[in-house]
This record gives sequence, C-alpha cells and structure tokens, in this order.
Amino acid sequence: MPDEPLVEITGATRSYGRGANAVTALGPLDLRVERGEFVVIVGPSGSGKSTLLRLVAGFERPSTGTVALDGRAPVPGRDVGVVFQQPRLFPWHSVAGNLDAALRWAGVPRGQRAQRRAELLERVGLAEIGGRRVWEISGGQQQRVAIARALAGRPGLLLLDEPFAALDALTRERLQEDLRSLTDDAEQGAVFVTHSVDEAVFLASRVIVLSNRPGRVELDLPVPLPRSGIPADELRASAEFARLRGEVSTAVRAALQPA
Ligand SMILES: Nc1ncnc2c1ncn2[C@@H]1O[C@H](COP(=O)(O)OP(=O)(O)OP(=O)(O)O)[C@@H](O)[C@H]1O
Repeated sequence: MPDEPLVEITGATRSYGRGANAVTALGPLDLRVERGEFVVIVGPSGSGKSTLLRLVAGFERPSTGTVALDGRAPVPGRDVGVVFQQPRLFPWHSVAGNLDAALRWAGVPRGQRAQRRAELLERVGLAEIGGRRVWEISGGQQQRVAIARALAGRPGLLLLDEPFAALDALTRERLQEDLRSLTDDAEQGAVFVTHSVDEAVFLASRVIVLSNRPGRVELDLPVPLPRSGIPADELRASAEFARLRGEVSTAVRAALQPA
C-alpha cells in the first residue's frame, strides 16, 4: 500500500522479567516513520532506545500494542538493514567477502553479486580496499563495511544503534557526512540511535527524544536543515543548527528527570 507508513508503532510497550522483577523498558509508545525520513532517537541511558530498534527489526515482539513495517509484522533478518556499535564483521573474510556473504543472504543471484559488491564498495568509499582482510582496515573503515553490508539487500529501512560511538571525533564527523548523503533516498527510511545531540541534529530530518525509563516520546522535533548545497562545517556552525541543538538538549535534560 503506497500510503502505508514505513513504520507504525501503536501503543507499544516492552517489559522484561516477571512479578517483582518485572521492568518496563519502553512505552506506551506511538510513532510513525514515513519513507524518506531520517529519524534520530536520543534519550537517557536505559530509556529503551535499543529495545525500540529491536522491536522495529522484529528481533523482539512488543509486550502490548503493535509494531508494523509496511503494514505487517517485521520479519527479523530480512526487512531491515541493521548497523550496531561494533561492526561485527566476519574476521576470516576480506572486505569483499563480507559483502558477498551479505548479498548471498539477501538472495542476490550469483551472477549479479560482483557488480552489486562493486557498487556497494563505491558507495561507502572503499572501492580501493575490497581485497583487504578485516583486521587490516581501521575501525572507521570497518564501520563503512558494516553500513555497506546493511545496504546489501536494498532494505526499505536502515536501523543504526550508536554506530559511530566507538570512533574518534574526526572519523565520526566524516562518517556522519557520508551517511547523510548515502541515505538521501526518498524511498528509504532510517532510525538512528545516539547519545550525541550534535550527531542527532546533523543527521536527522526529525529528532525524537525519549523520556527516562520507560521511554516515551518527550520531544518530536522536525529538523528543517538543508541536506545538500552547504558544506558540513558551515551547517554545524549555523545559527539554525545551534537553535535546534539547544531545543534537543533542553528536552534531553528534562528527560533525565524521574518519570
Ligand atoms: N533482555 C532484557 N532483559 C531484561 N532487561 C532488559 C533486556 N533488554 C533491556 N532491558 C532493560 O530495559 C531497559 C532499556 O534498555 P535499552 O538497552 O533498550 O536502553 P537504551 O536506551 O538503549 O540504553 P543505553 O543508552 O544505555 O544503550 C534497561 O533498564 C535494560 O536493563
């Protein structure tokens, strides 16, 4: 259905444990993500950000409420591309070998894999190093491979859980810039989790701030910054960027208050 939202979360909660040990990690939460949106989730530690991504990926089911992807329950491992904080690559494969494995898993016919692999390497800026082993490349390059792997099946939705948190500041900014242009696709959506307010404002078309556990929507803020035609440094230094950063920071501080 073309009018169906990409992601539709309705009254969803997620609890863990039983009886006196039960913990409600998330919700109740209502959230829609449309095609072409880049939604960044920010919130205190333990507010359920990773739980939310696991629900959308279909790795877990909500305890109450519903989570739908294109109008139906997500199928784990098939419907979305996922990038974690650690790249989680196959260490015994080359860069290209890791992408081949992903293309195979995505069901791409053997005869098309070499071309698709070359396209993916080009898109993430690794065309020169496809033959290298995973341990021969930097952490930032490994994360680029992880992003290419997530894109292998041409998913309608990318989920990224603090993918740049372990990188140095310069590499992190560079990857943010590349991810921003990589995901400028009107048909694809992305949900990205971070603790960094700057990263959130830079990447997002919309920022969601979650409250302290159990996470609920504290702020839902559109980010109307231009996505092209302005150098990244200028964008980060702009008054509008500072205004948005201030608004998100205020909500994050409010979210730290006990529920
Ligand atoms: N499998 C599980 N079993 C029990 N409790 C869990 C489980 N997964 C998450 N939790 C609890 O749910 C809450 C939310 O966890 P989650 O990892 O989603 O938060 P987060 O916002 O991603 O945290 P952080 O920013 O620290 O990564 C936490 O209190 C956590 O301990």
